[in-house]
Amino acid sequence: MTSESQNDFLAEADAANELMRLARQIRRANRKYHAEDAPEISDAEYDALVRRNAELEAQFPHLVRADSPSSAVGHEVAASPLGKVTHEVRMMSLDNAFSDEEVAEFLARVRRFLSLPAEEPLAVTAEDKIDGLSCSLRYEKGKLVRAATRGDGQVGEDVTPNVAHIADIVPELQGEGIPEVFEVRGEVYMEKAAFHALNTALMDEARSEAERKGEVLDESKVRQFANPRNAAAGSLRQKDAGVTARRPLRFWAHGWGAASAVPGETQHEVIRRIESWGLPVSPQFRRCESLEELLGAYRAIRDGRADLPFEIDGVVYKIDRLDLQQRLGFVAKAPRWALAHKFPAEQAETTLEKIEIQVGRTGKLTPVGRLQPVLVGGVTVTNVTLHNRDEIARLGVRPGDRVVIQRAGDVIPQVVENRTREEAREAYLFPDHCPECGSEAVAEEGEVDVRCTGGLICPAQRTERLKHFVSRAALDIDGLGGKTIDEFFALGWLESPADIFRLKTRRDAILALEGWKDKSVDNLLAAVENRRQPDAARLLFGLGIRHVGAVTARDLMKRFETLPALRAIAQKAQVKEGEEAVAEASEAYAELISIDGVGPVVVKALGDFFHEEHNRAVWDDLLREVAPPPYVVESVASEVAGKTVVFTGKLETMSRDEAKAQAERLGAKAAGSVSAKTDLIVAGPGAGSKLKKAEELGIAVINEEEWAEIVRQAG
Ligand SMILES: NC(=O)c1ccc[n+]([C@@H]2O[C@H](COP(=O)([O-])OP(=O)(O)OC[C@H]3O[C@@H](n4cnc5c(N)ncnc54)[C@H](O)[C@@H]3O)[C@@H](O)[C@H]2O)c1
Ligand SMILES: [Zn+2]
Repeated sequence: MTSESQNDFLAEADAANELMRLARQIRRANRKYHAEDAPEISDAEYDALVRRNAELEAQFPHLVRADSPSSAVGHEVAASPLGKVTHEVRMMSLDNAFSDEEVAEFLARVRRFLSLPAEEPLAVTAEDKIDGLSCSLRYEKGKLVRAATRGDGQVGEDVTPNVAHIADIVPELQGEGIPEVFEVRGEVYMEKAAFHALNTALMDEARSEAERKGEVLDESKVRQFANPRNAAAGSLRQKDAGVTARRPLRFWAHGWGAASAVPGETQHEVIRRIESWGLPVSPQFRRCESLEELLGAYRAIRDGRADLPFEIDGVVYKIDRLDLQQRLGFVAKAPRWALAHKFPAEQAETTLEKIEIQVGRTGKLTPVGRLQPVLVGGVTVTNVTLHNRDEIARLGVRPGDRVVIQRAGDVIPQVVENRTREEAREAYLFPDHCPECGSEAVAEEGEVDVRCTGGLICPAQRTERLKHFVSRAALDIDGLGGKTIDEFFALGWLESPADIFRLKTRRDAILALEGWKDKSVDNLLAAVENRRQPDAARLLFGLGIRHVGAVTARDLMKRFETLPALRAIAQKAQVKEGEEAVAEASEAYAELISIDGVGPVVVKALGDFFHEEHNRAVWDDLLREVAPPPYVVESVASEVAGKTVVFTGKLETMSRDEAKAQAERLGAKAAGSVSAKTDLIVAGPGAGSKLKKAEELGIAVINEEEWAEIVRQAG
């Protein structure tokens, strides 16, 4: 290969890789956004991914993937509990433009396509692009017979009972020239005030529910909507239309689908006709004769945006004459005759007052920027997310800096620029210790997130760790559930795992708590006593050492038999900063690595764990309370040994991972999908297509309780 073609080859390989990554990322974002109404990334980030994908596809047309995101609309509705509706006429997306030049280019493209000379008029409609979800309303003989969401454009969800509760959607059209069949298409949306009220109500509900149960509310776990669009979608796409009825949704029409006759020759005429039948349309809908007029309409709509009671994110242009629309047709997933001219993200400059570090339940350190409050597009912003250590370094932000922040239809804004980056001041030092517990905080190689290594002693992580410790896959202590742990923790009774074994000294105090009786306390204490000689591998797994999962824990114990033996070797093998070569040459290191399934990452994680004084203290304390017998490899005699099990639906007492670990422990194989090879299905509430398939194939189905029984019997 010549060096040039080699470069091309590399460029191509990189591009193919990137396209693959983009396809995955975009698909995930679509699912989160369209199917789950809970986006994980901002619209601006999403749009950037889509643009990058389009760029690469244009540069390497032969690398365009069969599953290219550029030809997909929305997201398929496979997992929806609602009925499916196949659209007679596909529901589309819209092409985007972000600048005046791109709008001019759009008109030029249309003219070229139609061979329309410059002097010939080309009328275009303009209206606000409202941030809701599209909905198709099928009227037959003027009566509403079916309402459907867009879904993937071909198949949407049936929301007929739901839209009955939207006052803007009339059950019967009134007026002149109503065709036999006519599908009105438009947007279901929620006004800003209603959106905020809904989020507040969801939080209040969760709070009173928690109070009723005597729990402490973890606000970060309450499901709220990120923006009005997601709120509208989440409210409409409800199995129980009664929920939709309680959410104030609105609708306006902006197009149509299948029609036995189209009442007009232009977009403008038909939209006005739909309006005359009793359905709302955008108050700003208008027709423009030139590019200048079009851009004028854009600016007027943009400047009036903050005063509107609902969110809009751009202006939609459509070629007015329907015969021209017909000739222009469609590309991939959008009509050639329409364009969404998006507003730039809303930005403002302010001072970053300080950077605070929050420690999550998994120990992740997340930096949050506290701002001098500033108005961005009508909303006061006081916090920005700074994501992680790398992002802070990339932006070069330090407390006191002037920063430009941006909101793009999302609740949490971001920093897009640092205006005082060049000023001579020291760079911000990301903490190397956890602000909650003082333990060392480190980022693993190849990872951006910095985590607290405090584990069992870190208050931010402690209750989660304790819950893990008693969970079924670990020590499996019956009667010590998540709520009890939270409660005992709040009372200061459970600081570390060893405290669980000292609960017997608190018998009277537990009995004095609401909901406890002699028998339940006795049961709990008996369950704890029952674990005085726990399985060493489960104990090791229960400690929650990073990268030491249930399987690794067993592999380690198989080799070393006792926990002190494991600790001794792990400490000997410890890789010290800058001494990798020495450590890796050591016998202890070689011995660990020689175990199937144990690699450098595990060796390092073990070394790091024992390096921390507080972990050693927790460990010693625990081993004073419990005495795991030397580990022996048990021969599995469970009734599911050698079988393939599939878990489906919601599991109530354990996580999916835990269930899989149990299956594995019993010598069974946990599979993700049902096939003729499946021996057993464990189905919880909400099990759908997998359960159906299992029934068709005549595979045995049991519930979670029955599964738990099998696990119990296997010991
Ligand atoms: N944050 C995320 O993770 C994420 C993920 C997926 C999509 N998104 C957002 O969704 C957008 C893509 O979604 P999309 O495919 O629905 O495209 P789109 O929202 O950009 O445009 C198409 C939709 O606009 C709506 N619309 C509103 N007013 C209209 C009008 N007057 N005329 C015609 N249509 C009108 C219609 O419902 C139509 O389906 C992205 O640009 C991004 O902003 C975000
Ligand atoms: Zn910590």
